[in-house]
Amino acid sequence: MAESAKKELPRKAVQELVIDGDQLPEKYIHKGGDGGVLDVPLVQIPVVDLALLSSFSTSTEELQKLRSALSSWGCFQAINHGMTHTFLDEVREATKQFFDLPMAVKRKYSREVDDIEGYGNDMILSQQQTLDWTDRLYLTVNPQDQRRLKFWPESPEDFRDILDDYTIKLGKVTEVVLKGMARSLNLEDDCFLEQYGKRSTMTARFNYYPKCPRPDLVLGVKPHADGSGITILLQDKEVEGLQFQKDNQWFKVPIISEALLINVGDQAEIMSNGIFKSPVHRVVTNSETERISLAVFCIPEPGKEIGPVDGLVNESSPRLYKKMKNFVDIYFQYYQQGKRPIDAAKI
Ligand SMILES: O=C(O)CCC(=O)C(=O)O
Ligand SMILES: [Fe+2]
Repeated sequence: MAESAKKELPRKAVQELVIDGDQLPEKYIHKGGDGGVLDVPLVQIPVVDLALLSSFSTSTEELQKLRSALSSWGCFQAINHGMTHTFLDEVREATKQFFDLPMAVKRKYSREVDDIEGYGNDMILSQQQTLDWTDRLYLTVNPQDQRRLKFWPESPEDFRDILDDYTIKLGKVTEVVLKGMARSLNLEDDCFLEQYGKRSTMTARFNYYPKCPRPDLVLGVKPHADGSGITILLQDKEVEGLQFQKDNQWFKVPIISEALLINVGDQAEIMSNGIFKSPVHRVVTNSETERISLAVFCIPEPGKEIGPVDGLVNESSPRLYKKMKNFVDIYFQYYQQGKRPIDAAKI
């Protein structure tokens, strides 16, 4: 098959709509008033010091904070994660420089039909779908032999090295967090890591949200919970946009530029038998300025069974979730039908 035939029918990147000054296309508009509301209360997401979670210097107070954050909000701001502020800025800068490249250059990394990997925007799954106001670059990082380098930008020049370096460091962060999560529940340190398996997946999603003429009608990302075990998000340094839902109300997340925002995904909710919550979140757009973010999804090995850890299931806390395999596949089927994927795992 000719290379061009494999590509999806040409559709403008959101960035192009803005550059060309197009009218806001209908398919981005949320009818029924469920577009973005920018003016929602700010919530102080708990801040957890990762240096105090590592095995040598575990602080009971910090473990308690972690447990409470993950069972109420389902997320926390991680500080002391071992990366300098300068390095995080380099990651942000590489992201920004990629999206600043001419469209023709970015298109070399375009995703193909029915494939999520590469540069592009929402996959069209149904005609009724309302599209997200965002362009993305989606890359598998681990296991290393699954990397598809044809999608990895060669410009900016240091992009690949920075991503490699960043995700090696996030591997360590993941280990500290998963062990801390286990310890905070009085479980064996490795119980979540064992479920992750030796060939766990790490995928990186670089998000670019152009300025939007009608933030009240459009969303950067529709409400969703992540299908990961945990997600590690590097937020834009200056521009807010992320909101979490709690008790049917939306709250905006403040920016702490040196922190990583870590949230529970559906698979950690399942493994913790519902103690940790996989929060519903969304992104609103902004008429004044663009926004970038980088979400890294840390996902248990596909094909390996995950389920509530034995130590959490007993007579007074019955098992709430089934054992599951290949949750990410189920995730997309459910998401496509507008349902919450975690419902597939509920008993
Ligand atoms: O851009 C953000 O702040 C969050 C993005 C997000 O939720 C995702 O990529 O799953
Ligand atoms: Fe998300």
